[in-house]
Amino acid sequence: MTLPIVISCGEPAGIGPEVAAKAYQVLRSTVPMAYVGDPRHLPADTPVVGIDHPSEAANAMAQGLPVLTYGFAGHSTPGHPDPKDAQGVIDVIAACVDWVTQGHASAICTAPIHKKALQDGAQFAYPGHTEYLEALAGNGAHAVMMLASDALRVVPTTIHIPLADVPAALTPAVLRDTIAITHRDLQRQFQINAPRLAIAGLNPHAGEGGKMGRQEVDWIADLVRDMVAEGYDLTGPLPADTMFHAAARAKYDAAICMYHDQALIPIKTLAFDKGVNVTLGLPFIRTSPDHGTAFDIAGKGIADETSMVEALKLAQKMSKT
Ligand SMILES: NC(=O)c1ccc[n+]([C@@H]2O[C@H](COP(=O)([O-])OP(=O)(O)OC[C@H]3O[C@@H](n4cnc5c(N)ncnc54)[C@H](O)[C@@H]3O)[C@@H](O)[C@H]2O)c1
Ligand SMILES: N[C@H](C(=O)O)[C@H](O)COP(=O)(O)O
Repeated sequence: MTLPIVISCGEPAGIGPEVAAKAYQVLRSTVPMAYVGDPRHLPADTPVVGIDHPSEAANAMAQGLPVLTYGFAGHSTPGHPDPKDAQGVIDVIAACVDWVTQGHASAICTAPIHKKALQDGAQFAYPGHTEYLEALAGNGAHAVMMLASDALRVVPTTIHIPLADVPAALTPAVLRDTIAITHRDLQRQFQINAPRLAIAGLNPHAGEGGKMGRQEVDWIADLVRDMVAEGYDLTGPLPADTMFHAAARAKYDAAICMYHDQALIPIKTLAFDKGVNVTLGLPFIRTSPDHGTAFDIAGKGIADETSMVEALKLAQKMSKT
């Protein structure tokens, strides 16, 4: 039996359902999938096949997008989330994790959520999928966010926290774990036998020898040195402003960054249309497009599905390794 990728619907007021429906049209003959959510949220012209279990998805693909129906309580409209839908968005993600951990799906691909809508509507306790999936995985999992494209892979060590909180959250233990998990999962899931990782500094010019910040001289350089001695292929701490041009990118397989925007600005500048968000460190495969809910274009039929297509293709590739 061919296991499908389960697609969590994400925020119904956003472009997630639209890019899922468009991705189905692109991949219908190559990537078995099942959309989990309320079929009311899909574009009206989507060919939908209701199924009761993921095992029915592969055979249904030729007729239409297989849908595991989850009825939503609210009435979101494009660009306008209904707080009554927030709990459904959260529950669908959990249902997808259940399908994949029980062996009924090969991977999860998450359509974008609107974090504030979930926090306002359902007191969602997590700032994003990554942290929620880590909690659902349990067993001390450390979820690591990676955004990947042909041009660049980036890993933010701290994720969805205010910039003012980064220095305290950025500890040697967290950075060590992030490096080790990235190294391991690039080997296991991306077939890179000896991953080369570039470690960014936190401060301008990687601290300029302690004149512009002390984290680099106080502990980041020591940690890098220790891990190199253990066999990791690391360079850094590097000045972040000069580590993303083409010649610099050719020297590493992934950039370990210190905070969210240090990592995500370069990849979304280079490859917004094709970037994929992958969560490393989980006992199951999770990918996602690199864009958000795009309320400004929701319901207009103009959302570009390329990132969703790439996310589904990468999930399929990872599930075959
Ligand atoms: N995986 C996720 O769940 C995820 C990822 C990123 C952002 N978000 C959330 O999405 C919400 C909105 O975030 P944002 O406004 O910063 O970013 P966004 O990606 O939603 O939109 C940024 C800009 O890019 C455009 N855009 C985005 N995706 C597009 C597509 N597929 N085709 C054409 N144009 C597209 C939008 O119209 C907008 O102008 C926030 O709540 C954010 O936290 C969720
Ligand atoms: N930080 C991600 C981005 O900007 O693309 C986005 O918020 C998604 O994060 P989760 O996958 O944790 O929801």
